[in-house]
Amino acid sequence: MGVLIVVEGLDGSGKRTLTQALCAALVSRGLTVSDLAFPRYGKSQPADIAAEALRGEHGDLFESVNAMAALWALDRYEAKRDLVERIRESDVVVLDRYVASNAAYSAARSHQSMDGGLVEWVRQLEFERFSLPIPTLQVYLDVPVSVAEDRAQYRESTEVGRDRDAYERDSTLQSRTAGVYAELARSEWVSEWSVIPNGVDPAAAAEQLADSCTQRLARLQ
Ligand SMILES: Nc1ncnc2c1ncn2[C@@H]1O[C@H](COP(=O)(O)OP(=O)(O)OP(=O)(O)O)[C@@H](O)[C@H]1O
Ligand SMILES: Cc1cn([C@H]2C[C@H](O)[C@@H](COP(=O)(O)O)O2)c(=O)[nH]c1=O
Repeated sequence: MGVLIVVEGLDGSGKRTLTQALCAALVSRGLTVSDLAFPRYGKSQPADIAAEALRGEHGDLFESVNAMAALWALDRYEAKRDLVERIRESDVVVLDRYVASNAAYSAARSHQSMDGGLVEWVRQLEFERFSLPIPTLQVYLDVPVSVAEDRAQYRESTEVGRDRDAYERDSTLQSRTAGVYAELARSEWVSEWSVIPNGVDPAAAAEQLADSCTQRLARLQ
């Protein structure tokens, strides 16, 4: 039975980079590691429909915060069996985005703080109704909105198929999302959180997190 580590943050904050560095650091410690990114584009109809809605398809689907959030949640519900199996079979499972993404973006889209109702709706839907696994640790990359936006823009110009979507182009949404993420981390929403401040080298952050995983695994035995 392994530990479940989730990497969270704004679009372009460096989640994929940290996830990859963390997996490499864990493997170099001799641990078995499995990683997965949400949304599971190309593998999940709900995820693909939500992504299409972000690009203007499917009528007024995009307008409904709850409908979009339900689609992202259904992607995870479909992945539940696979996820549970990965946790059973690996020492560490690392996720690039998970339920907190839905909580942060949905609340921010509705101009709510974490107490406004949507965060709790997401928690009940995903952790109670769907019984998705609770993360051992949620890692928040606390990167300023302008830095994350610059990175997302750079990636758009250098990677094919990485055009920014409606959320990524909306600076004020990104800013409000950062605010909700900060609240979630401060209140240790659902489980323990660790905040990585801006400027920390991803490789150094990954080494620290890998040490923490090793200690947690030792405590589980
Ligand atoms: N700590 C860092 N310092 C400088 N550049 C970085 C850092 N982390 C990531 N980057 C660069 O920023 C860009 C976005 O990084 P990455 O793809 O890891 O972000 P992401 O959070 O996974 O993005 P998205 O959610 O939009 O998929 C990439 O070009 C990456 O090389
Ligand atoms: C998983 C998930 C994502 N979102 C948001 C976050 C992004 O702005 C978009 C698409 O995700 P990507 O990582 O940029 O591909 O959707 C969300 O609101 N809820 C979620 O559960």
